[in-house]
Amino acid sequence: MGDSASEKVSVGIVGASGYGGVQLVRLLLEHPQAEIAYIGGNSSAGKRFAELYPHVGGHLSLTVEAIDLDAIAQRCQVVFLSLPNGLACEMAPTLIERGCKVLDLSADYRFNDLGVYQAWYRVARRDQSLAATAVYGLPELYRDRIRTAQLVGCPGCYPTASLLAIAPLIKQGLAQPDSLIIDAKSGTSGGGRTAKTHLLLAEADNSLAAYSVARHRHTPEIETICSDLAGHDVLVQFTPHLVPMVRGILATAYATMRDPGLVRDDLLTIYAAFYRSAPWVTVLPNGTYPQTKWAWGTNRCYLGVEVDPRTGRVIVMAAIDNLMKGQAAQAIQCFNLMLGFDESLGLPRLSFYP
Ligand SMILES: NC(=O)C1=CN([C@@H]2O[C@H](COP(=O)(O)OP(=O)(O)OC[C@H]3O[C@@H](n4cnc5c(N)ncnc54)[C@H](OP(=O)(O)O)[C@@H]3O)[C@@H](O)[C@H]2O)C=CC1
Ligand SMILES: CC(=O)N[C@@H](CCC(=O)OP(=O)(O)O)C(=O)O
Repeated sequence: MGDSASEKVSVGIVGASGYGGVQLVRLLLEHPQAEIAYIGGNSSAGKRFAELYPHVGGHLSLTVEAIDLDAIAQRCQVVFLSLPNGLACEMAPTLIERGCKVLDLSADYRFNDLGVYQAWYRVARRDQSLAATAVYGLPELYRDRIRTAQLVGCPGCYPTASLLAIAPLIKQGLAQPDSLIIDAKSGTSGGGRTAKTHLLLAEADNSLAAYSVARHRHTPEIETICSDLAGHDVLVQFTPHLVPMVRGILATAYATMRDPGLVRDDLLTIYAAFYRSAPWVTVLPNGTYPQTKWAWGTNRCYLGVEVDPRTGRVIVMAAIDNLMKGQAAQAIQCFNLMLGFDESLGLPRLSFYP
């Protein structure tokens, strides 16, 4: 599937009316090898997509349909599930059984061990054996496994930025165990399109605050992947903040180095080598630190690396667009790998800065 340039891959998007869904629509309409065959939802079912998003009118003539897994499986080779947590696990087993490839943008398939998922998400599940087969959709760390996966659990937005910032440190044992602190900031679109009081302009604008301190559900996701990379259990201190902007995440990670003799140039060499085959990660040169605006509308992650010789700490900053590398565009990157396409096919390269 996907090797022939003549036949496009038929794709479905469940949750097309949400922020992740509309990004998927935008990206898949521009993708040379994909054809949107189905869009599904709940409260938006029965509405033409152009009614929901007039700016897309003229590009997609489909109507949002109520969920019918048989119909989806008949019409789609690949299905993107962009739904609140706890719904994909009700749909993916049937879709997989019917032969579809599935990319889930929620947290349902990010954990192979459902014990961890259930402790943090409180969703009763019956699909442990399927969850155990899911591949974590961070191509920079699991590219080869994604290529052969039938089910991909796409990462959360904060874990994407955080893991790209710290993976070289963890994988190579450069940080002292459990010295990792991640301070992250997100724009409000990270909370989705469904109305929530704290995301109102009057609440979020001109204000800055941390939330879910010491209990955000992305903590176990970051720790699980770090533990896999390190080969032993890793704990991280993760604190998210809501900032008055629409898109973007900036994650700043701090760790005490095992070898206090390492300087910034050493770290930059290590980071450049780690990401040398990663087309969507840019390690910035000496003394350049990333801005979220550079990543807007793209699948790119910008990394800035610094060392403080007084404290012996390494400080790494990662900037992404939460709706793109943090969600929909990264799912397309995984789709490309699963279908045997170039990893970057159909993905916009430059931001619409400023
Ligand atoms: N926003 C972000 O930056 C990121 C989000 N994610 C994750 O991606 C997923 C989607 O997020 P996002 O796009 O922001 O969410 P939104 O709230 O914007 O959209 C949610 C979508 O789910 C649909 N939906 C809700 N309930 C049902 C149901 N019972 N049956 C069918 N469809 C349903 C809605 O359809 P309708 O309108 O028809 O009711 C809507 O299309 C979530 O799991 C989120 O945690 C992951 C990374 C980043
Ligand atoms: C700003 C904001 O509210 N962000 C969301 C993260 C969105 C996300 O990636 O959540 P999932 O892991 O459920 O997919 C939050 O902190 O809950």
